[in-house]
Amino acid sequence: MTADNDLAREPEDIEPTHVSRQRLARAMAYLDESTRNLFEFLNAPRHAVSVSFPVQMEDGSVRVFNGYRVIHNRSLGPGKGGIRYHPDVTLDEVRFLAALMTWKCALIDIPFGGAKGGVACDTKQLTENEIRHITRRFITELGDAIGPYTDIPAPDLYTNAQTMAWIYDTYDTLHPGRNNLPVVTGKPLDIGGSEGRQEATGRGLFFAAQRLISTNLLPELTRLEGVRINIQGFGNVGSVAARAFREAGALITGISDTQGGVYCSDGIDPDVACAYKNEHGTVVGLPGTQSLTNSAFLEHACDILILAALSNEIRIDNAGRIKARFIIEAANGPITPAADRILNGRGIRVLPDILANAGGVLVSYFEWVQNNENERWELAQVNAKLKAKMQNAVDAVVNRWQNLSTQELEPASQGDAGQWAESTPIDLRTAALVIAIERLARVTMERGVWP
Ligand SMILES: NC(=O)C1=CN([C@@H]2O[C@H](COP(=O)(O)OP(=O)(O)OC[C@H]3O[C@@H](n4cnc5c(N)ncnc54)[C@H](OP(=O)(O)O)[C@@H]3O)[C@@H](O)[C@H]2O)C=CC1
Ligand SMILES: O=C(O)CCC(=O)C(=O)O
Repeated sequence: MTADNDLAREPEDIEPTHVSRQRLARAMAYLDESTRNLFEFLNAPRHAVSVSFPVQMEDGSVRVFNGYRVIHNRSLGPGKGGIRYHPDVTLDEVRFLAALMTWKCALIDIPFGGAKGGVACDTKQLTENEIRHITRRFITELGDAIGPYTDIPAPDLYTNAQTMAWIYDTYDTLHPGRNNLPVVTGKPLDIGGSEGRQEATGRGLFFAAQRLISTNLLPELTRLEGVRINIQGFGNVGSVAARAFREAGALITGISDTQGGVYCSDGIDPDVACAYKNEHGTVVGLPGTQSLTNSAFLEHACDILILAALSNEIRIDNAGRIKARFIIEAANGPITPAADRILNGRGIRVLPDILANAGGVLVSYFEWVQNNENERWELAQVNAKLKAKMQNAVDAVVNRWQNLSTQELEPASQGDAGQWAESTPIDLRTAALVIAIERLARVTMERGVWP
């Protein structure tokens, strides 16, 4: 077993499929043998589609784009998960993100499996027309890989309600004569979108953090009033979370985007910051703040650090310098497994992605139900359900974490996962995964394995 001090000197394997496997294996050490026998099935993606398609650009040139859609598992129901547009999108990354969706939906207990999609492109270098053409062509190429009862996309990084409207329109044009609204969620309100979906991820993580703090699991953090919060990523999720925490009395001391971070010990007004970002395209330069590089921003002292940007932001090389007391993973996979160990060893608790950001897919499920039932729910109703579900999920994870902390481990069958688990105190991520895997394994067996 490697000592934590030695970890920072080792090259870190952050290949997405290895990370998925490692996390699953760690949780398996806490599960019984019949569940462990399903390891390969639970790890492997069920279905992956890769497409390449040409698009005519505004200047008359033709560019080829690569896109992907992966269903990781659909034992609990149709595949569900966002579509992201980012230059670094790869099939392996999409597979990793699809698996996270499986665990997220199982944990929050909604009847969906896990899926994810993406197109490798830089929306900042594209016009709105070009993004629309890419979206329509991508959805056309996917054909019946998506559908209202098979696989249902939603927004993610650099996609939004407008993108979802184009997805719906393209799919509906190709499949006329039926109610296609449930084929995609996160749509504009006028086209079957749900009240509260746009804010759901940021609001959901606020409800989760509030509940966790009330359990006294974070001894030095017992209330939100006056707590200093830094937020990496000031997009949809980051800006909504900033408003929610500020309304609860916390100080938003730092925010960041791709251009860098800004800090103010007296607190930043999220509304002022949003207006500034809309005008200038970045938070950098916000009056009354001090500018920081992106790496210095992550390492700046605060009580709560919210990671609302990309994967692999806290790694083996910077985990030892993080000064936050509590970290919330709004993004998917922002902390690598080796960084997890270092943070765990330093007593810094992490609210894991599959719990922290589950509010988004939860309200997507509400939207899907409304579309199927031809209903429209009030915002207050959506938010009450969101709050209750997030609180229940936090309670379940904390209870399981407490029980597992005293559980004797069975000998592990997968690599060094058991060894790893024995030498590292159980974390909230593993407790959340254990609940999700148990649920999925139970349903898989109840459905019956084919001969
Ligand atoms: N939207 C949703 O419902 C859900 C989103 N998530 C996850 O939350 C995260 C954020 O999503 P969302 O808010 O929707 O995305 P957005 O596209 O709305 O915003 C992304 C934000 O992250 C910033 N960013 C990107 N790269 C970096 C970087 N290297 N350093 C600092 N900031 C950076 C962007 O900066 P800039 O503005 O300069 O481009 C932008 O402010 C993603 O990881 C996503 O997977 C998870 C669950 C649901
Ligand atoms: O709303 C959804 O269906 C999925 C959102 C998503 O992609 C995620 O939770 O990472």
